[in-house]
Amino acid sequence: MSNVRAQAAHTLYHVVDRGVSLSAALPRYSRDLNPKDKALMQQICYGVLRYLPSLEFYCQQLLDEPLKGKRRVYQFLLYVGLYQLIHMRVPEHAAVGETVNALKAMRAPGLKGLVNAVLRNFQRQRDELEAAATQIDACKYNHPSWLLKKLKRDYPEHWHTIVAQNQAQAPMWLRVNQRQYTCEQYAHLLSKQGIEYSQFADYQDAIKLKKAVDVQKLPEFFAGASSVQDAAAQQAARLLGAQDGEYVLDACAAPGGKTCHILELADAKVMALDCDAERLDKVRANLQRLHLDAELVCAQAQDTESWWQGQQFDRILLDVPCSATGVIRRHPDIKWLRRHSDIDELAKLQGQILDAIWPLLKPGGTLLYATCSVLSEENQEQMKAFFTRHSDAQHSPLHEQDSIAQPGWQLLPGDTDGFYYAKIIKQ
Ligand SMILES: C[S@@+](CC[C@H](N)C(=O)[O-])C[C@H]1O[C@@H](n2cnc3c(N)ncnc32)[C@H](O)[C@@H]1O
Repeated sequence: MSNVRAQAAHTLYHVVDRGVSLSAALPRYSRDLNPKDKALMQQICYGVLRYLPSLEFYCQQLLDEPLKGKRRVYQFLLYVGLYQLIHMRVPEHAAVGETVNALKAMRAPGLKGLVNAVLRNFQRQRDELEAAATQIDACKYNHPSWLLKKLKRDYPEHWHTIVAQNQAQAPMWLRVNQRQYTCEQYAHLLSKQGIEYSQFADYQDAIKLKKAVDVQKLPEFFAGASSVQDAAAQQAARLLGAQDGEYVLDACAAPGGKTCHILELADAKVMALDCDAERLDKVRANLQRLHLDAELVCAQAQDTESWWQGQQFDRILLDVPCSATGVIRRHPDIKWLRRHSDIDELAKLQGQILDAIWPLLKPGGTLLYATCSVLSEENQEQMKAFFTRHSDAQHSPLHEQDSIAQPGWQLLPGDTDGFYYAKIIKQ
């Protein structure tokens, strides 16, 4: 039988040192665990990634030198032990004992003394170490320095709140398939199943659950009655506003959350394009579960000559690849997988996709630009640059009260994920 803490250390090593995403690493390393241990491993991995800089700092202070090379994975086991001591309601002796025991499963019993000593020394020196960590911004806020700098620049008044939200657990939102149920009807089904919710009138198709549940427990989930999607992401289809009979392009579509929502709201003809064939399979599966249909195309969106047949679209959704800095609380690995240099590269790619796709929109048509980023390079600045390059593009307010001068709508992580939307009309 696999050991939870050992498997968590392997997962974290692969995410942080090898650049594997948490969503890919978790299933791989938790395969042989029972459901309870799987949940515990997930909790530990999310937690360590949320608090990585401070855990690294404590180890740096407590070890003569960091564990390197083949021993690197044991450094992550130390983070697992420290995380349990600091942030989990595990009795301290159990946190230390279980972490030391994991070395047996990792075939490194020789390191028992070292792991035990580091964790015990942390317990003894905890107050001083925690006080020292708060003197370093990256450890105090548990974010990479480059990201903190950008958040402070873009949100001089709100960066604290964003950082705090990034450390929190995200709520679970459902999107009710309006072809099958109204929110009220589905909420009733949830109640009958004993699932508690709080409904939000602002978000037309969305229901927030009080506590996350396995989708298997959701009423008629496999019959297509609902989907799991954050309420901010649910704004896309509503803002795009596709009408029956229209030809719509969803240019970065996988795994298809927004494609399906567009089709739930209108009898439109949708082309769902993505450059990742495996991710397109997920679009296919989602369409099937929801009894919807779209044309699926695997291509680079900006490489229009390779896939576009010449018929212009009435509406285009561009949910571009981005830093995902608006969804850090759902994917804490983003803080460590993203690099400062990625932001300029992503902004460049987003600009290229925008420019390549723009001629494919009919005059009078609508393009909705979307990111799950909170960084201005990918959002407001991207839009500003786009409008200077395209004189036939006109910014359209998303809500009646919006000012024309400020293109776009920036949602910050809180009740919903962080998202950005800008609506552009072609003249
Ligand atoms: C933010 S995700 C899209 C999420 C999706 N719209 C949804 O709601 O489920 C961005 C997607 O863009 C795809 N992508 C990245 N670069 C691309 C490119 N050059 N052309 C087309 N798709 C691209 C990625 O594979 C990824 O699936």
